[in-house]
Amino acid sequence: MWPDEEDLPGFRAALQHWSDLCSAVRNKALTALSIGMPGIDKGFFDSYHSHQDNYLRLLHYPSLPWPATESPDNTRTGAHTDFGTLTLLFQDNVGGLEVEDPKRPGVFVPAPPVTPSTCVFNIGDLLQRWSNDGLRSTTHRVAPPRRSADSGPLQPERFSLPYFCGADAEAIVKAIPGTFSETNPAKYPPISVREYVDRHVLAMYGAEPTKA
Ligand SMILES: O=C(O)CCC(=O)C(=O)O
Ligand SMILES: [Fe+2]
Repeated sequence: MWPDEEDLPGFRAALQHWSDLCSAVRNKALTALSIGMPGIDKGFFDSYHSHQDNYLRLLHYPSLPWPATESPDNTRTGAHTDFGTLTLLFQDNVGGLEVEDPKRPGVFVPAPPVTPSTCVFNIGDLLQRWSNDGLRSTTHRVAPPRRSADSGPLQPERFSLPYFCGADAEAIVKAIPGTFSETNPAKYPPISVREYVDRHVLAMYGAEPTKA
């Protein structure tokens, strides 16, 4: 469903173009990941991503008063992992994105914008399962930006564009050969993408825990 062309001239064409560019990057990333992982051929991930099941989210965090107190609960987006294969995340220059240090649970470090055309490449839950935890689905959140002496009474608005790349719903995700052994067994049972996504969405609405 698109807004009328006369209400937002060029919007649909620009987004379509953007989404095509992201899809091309996603295809290259899947090939690069296949080449980099042990025991699979170059087309491995392509065969689980034939449907282009991706979606682009246009996020706007409005300008609000600064939180009255410093607290980790003051997030603009709470800590979470992305549940697809990978996410390409584009952010403006306001800052606030933070990733959890995998070696220090609960410690978040800033992932500041580098240049306007830089993209943050986030591993998602499915890739973590395929790689048997070799690649970690990054826990991340959006905190209020750093406040300085010349900040006004409001925190600046933030825009970001995450492009979420999912896998084919009927695909079965299990640890790929070469990521497990007798001494390092597969950590997760095989699961279909549909079931994993359904469970995750239910968990988001409070039905049951996220990770199987
Ligand atoms: O706004 C951001 O930079 C992060 C958004 C995000 O993590 C998400 O939508 O999953
Ligand atoms: Fe996210």
